[in-house]
Amino acid sequence: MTAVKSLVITGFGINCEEEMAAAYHLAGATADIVHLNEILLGQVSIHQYDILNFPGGFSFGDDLASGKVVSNKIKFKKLPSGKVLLDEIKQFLADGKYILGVCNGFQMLVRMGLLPNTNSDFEPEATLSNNNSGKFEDRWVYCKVNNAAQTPFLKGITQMALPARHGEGKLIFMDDEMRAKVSKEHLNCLTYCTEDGVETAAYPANPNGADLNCAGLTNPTGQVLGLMPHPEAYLSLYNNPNWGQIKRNNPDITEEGEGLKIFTNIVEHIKAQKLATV
Ligand SMILES: NC(=O)CC[C@H](N)C(=O)O
Repeated sequence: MTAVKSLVITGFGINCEEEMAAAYHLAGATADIVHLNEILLGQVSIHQYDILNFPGGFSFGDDLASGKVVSNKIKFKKLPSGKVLLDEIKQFLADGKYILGVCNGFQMLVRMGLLPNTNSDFEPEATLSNNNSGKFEDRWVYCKVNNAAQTPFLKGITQMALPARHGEGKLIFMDDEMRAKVSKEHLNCLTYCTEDGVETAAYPANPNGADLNCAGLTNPTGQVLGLMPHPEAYLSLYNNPNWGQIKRNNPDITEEGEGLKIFTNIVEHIKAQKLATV
């Protein structure tokens, strides 16, 4: 009754679906990895699930722009019902459910208009472009949580080290007004920072030069979280190349990776919601 069910989308070059599913298993949820076509053909309904997940990867080889083709399929390809998947996703959110996108998945959510979605009209309000460095950045970064951000995914987290691996991570808001609105409403829920937790625009701590030093966004209701770094790739302390040093400095540290908390947070949150309604 209170089992939390997550749906992890794959296909077309998405390549982080197994890690994403492993994260949900460790967090105590079920995870079904489903090809996007199964959903577009009406064989699987997103409404059977509590959390919809868009993992990272290179969908359609980043052709046109990263995440662009998948987001267009979701916006424009007709399901057998005659609706488009974005209509179903709007219903999914109206039902109080949750969506997570990581890296290529974050890029899809931005291009679908799910993030930041300040006006709740699902019109794209930002885009992603090539990293300022002009190259693919593949290394660990630090990001800090905006304490004023309202999303259960980030509850109790202040800062995380996470792996980043992307070429198009530079988030750019539509205009100054949008940038100010996102900032004022604390939708820039994660920002790149130094190891000491100081937000920074400076390379390399900020790997891409994103507006507002943004590493992740949430929507105004907090139901949608998207981030460029990969929490599903930091499920165990031993994923961190500095684990030896970390353990020496803090011998009692948990052996969980800092990324796992995002998954346990949302699974526990949904479990509590389900218990409250039985
Ligand atoms: N790891 C990823 O999901 C990469 C996203 C995208 N292919 C990029 O390079 O920007």
